[in-house]
Amino acid sequence: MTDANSELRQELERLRSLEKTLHMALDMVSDGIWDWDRVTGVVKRNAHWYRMLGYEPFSLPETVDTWLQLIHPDDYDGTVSRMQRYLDGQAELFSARYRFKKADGHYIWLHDRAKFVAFDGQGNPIRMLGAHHDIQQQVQAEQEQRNYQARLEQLNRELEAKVEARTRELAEANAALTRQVSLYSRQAQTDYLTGLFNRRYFEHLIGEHRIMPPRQECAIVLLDLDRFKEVNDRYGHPVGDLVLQAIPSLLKSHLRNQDVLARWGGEEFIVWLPETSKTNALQISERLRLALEQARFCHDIRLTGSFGIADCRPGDDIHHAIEKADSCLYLAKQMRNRVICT
Ligand SMILES: Nc1nc2c(ncn2[C@@H]2O[C@H](COP(=O)(O)OP(=O)(O)OP(=O)(O)O)[C@@H](O)[C@H]2O)c(=O)[nH]1
Repeated sequence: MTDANSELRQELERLRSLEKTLHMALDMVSDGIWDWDRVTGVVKRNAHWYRMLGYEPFSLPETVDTWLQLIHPDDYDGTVSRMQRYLDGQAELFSARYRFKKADGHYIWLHDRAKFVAFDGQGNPIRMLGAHHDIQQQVQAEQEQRNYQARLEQLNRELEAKVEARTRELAEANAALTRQVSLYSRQAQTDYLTGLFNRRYFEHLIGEHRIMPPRQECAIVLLDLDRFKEVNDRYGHPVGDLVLQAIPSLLKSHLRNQDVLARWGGEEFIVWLPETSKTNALQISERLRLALEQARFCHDIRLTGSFGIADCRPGDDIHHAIEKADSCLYLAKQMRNRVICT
C-alpha cells in the first residue's frame, strides 16, 4: 500500500514537472496562456497574459466571462461561433483572430489557438489549453499592404483613365487634322468662285495621265466668254461673279460625267472630252455655245462664248493640244460666238 502510494506520488510529481515544462515552453512561444477547467469553470491565465494586455497580473476574475467581455463587439459573434464549432467537435482546433480589449481601453489584434488537453472516463473534454499571440503589428502590416494595394489600384485606374482620355483627345485631334487636310487639299484643287477644278489641279491631272491617257482619242475645248468686261463695267464686279458662278451648271448640263471641266483663267474655261472624236467634240462645243447664247443670267444678262477645239490622237502631247486649242480660240475670238476646230 505504502509502495503504491509512493509510486502514485512520484507519478504525480512527474506529471507536475511535465506541466511546468509545458507552461515554460508555451511562455516562450506565445504572449499569454489560458487554461480552462471545464469542470470547475475556472480559467487560469499566466502573468504574461495579463502583462500583454496591460493588466496587473491575476487581477481579473478567472472565468470564461472575462474572455467574452474583452472581445471586440464586432468580432464577438465570429469568435464565439468558432469556439462553439470546436466544442461541438466540428473543428480540429480552435483558432480565431479577433480584437481584444487592453487595460487602457484600446484593442489589439490577437491570434487565439487552443485544444482540449484532458478528457474524463467517458472521453468528454474537461480541460482546454490555449495561447494568445499578439498579432497587432502583423495585422497593421497587412492593413497597410491592403491600403497600399488599393492606392496602387486607384492610381492604376486614374492612369488608365488619363491614357484613355489622352488617346481620345489624340484621336479627335487626328480626325480634325484629317478633316483640315482634306479641306485644304479640296481648296488647293478648287477654284474658290466657281467650285470647279482650278488650272493648277487640271495640270496636275494631266501630269498624272488622268487627263489624256496616251492610248486614247479625245479632245480639248477652250472656252472664253465674250465681252465679259462689259458685264463687270455695267453691273459691277459682284454681278460678274454671280454670272461666272452660274457657268459651271450651265455647261455641265450639256456634258457627260466623265468630261472634266475646269476654270482656266478669269473668264476662260477648259474642257477635256475623253474618248471623243473631232466631230463629236464639235457637236458638244456647238451645244455649249448655243446654251450660252440662249441663257439668261441675273439682270437678264446675255452672254456668248468663243470656242477653240483641238482633237488628240494616241501619242499626242497634251500641252501641244492645249496650245492648238488656244490658237483656234484666238481665231474664234476674231468673230466671237464661234466654234473653231483644228
Ligand atoms: N467679276 C469677275 N470678273 C472677272 C473675273 N476674272 C476675270 N474677270 C473679268 O473678265 C474681264 C475680261 O476682260 P477682257 O480680257 O477684256 O475680255 P472680254 O471683256 O471678255 O472681251 P473678249 O474676251 O475680247 O470678248 C475683265 O473685266 C476681268 O475683270 C472674276 O473672277 N470675276
